[in-house]
Amino acid sequence: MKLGRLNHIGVATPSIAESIRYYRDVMGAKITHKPFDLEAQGVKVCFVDTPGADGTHGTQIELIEPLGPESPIANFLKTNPSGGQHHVCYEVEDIADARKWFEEMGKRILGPTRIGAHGTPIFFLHPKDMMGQLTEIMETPKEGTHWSN
Ligand SMILES: CC[C@@H](C(=O)O)C(=O)SCCNC(=O)CCNC(=O)[C@H](O)C(C)(C)COP(=O)(O)OP(=O)(O)OC[C@H]1O[C@@H](n2cnc3c(N)ncnc32)[C@H](O)[C@@H]1OP(=O)(O)O
Ligand SMILES: [Co+2]
Repeated sequence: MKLGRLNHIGVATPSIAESIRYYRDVMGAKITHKPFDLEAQGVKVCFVDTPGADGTHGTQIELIEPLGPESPIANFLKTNPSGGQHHVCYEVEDIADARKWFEEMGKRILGPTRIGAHGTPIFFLHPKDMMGQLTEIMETPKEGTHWSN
C-alpha cells in the first residue's frame, strides 16, 4: 500500500454552528463551505479549509455533529461533551489494495467500504488496533474536490 497525504482531521462537535464561529472568530479561518447532512453516516458535516501559503491545499478540518442518538459519534460525545479530535483520515491511491493490506495484518475494519463526504470510497479502522486513533482511509479525490478555492 502507498500511504498518501493526511486529508482531514475529524472533529466531533455538539454544535457545528458553534464550531464554525470558533474557527472563524478565534482561528481566523474563512468558512466557505455550507454544512450538509450525510444521513448514511449519521452525521452533519462542514469542512474548514487550512490552505497552504503557496496556494496549495492544506489539510481540512472535518466538523461532524451527530444527526441522532444512533450516530456512530454519539458515544464519543457522551464521553467528550465539548467535542474534540475524533479521527484522522489518510489518502491512498487504491482503496481495495489498502483494505487488503490492513485485513492481512488482522486490523479490525469497521463496516463496508462506502462513499464518504468527499465523494470517494472510505473505510474505518478500529482505534484499539491503530495506536488509539480511529483511522479513516480514503481514496484520493480528484484535484479540487471539496475545496473552496
Ligand atoms: C463525514 C463522513 C465521513 C467522511 O467522509 O470523512 C466520516 O468521517 S464519518 C465519521 C463518523 N463515523 C465513524 O466514526 C464510523 C466508524 N466508527 C465506529 O464504528 C465507532 O464510532 C467506533 C470507533 C467503533 C466506536 O464506537 P462506540 O460505540 O463509540 O464504541 P465504544 O464507546 O464502546 O468504544 C470502544 C473503545 O474505543 C474507544 N474509542 C471510541 N471512539 C474513539 C475515537 N474516536 N478515538 C479513539 N478511541 C475511541 C472508546 O473510548 C472505547 O475505549 P475503552 O473505553 O478503553 O474500551
Ligand atoms: Co472523516
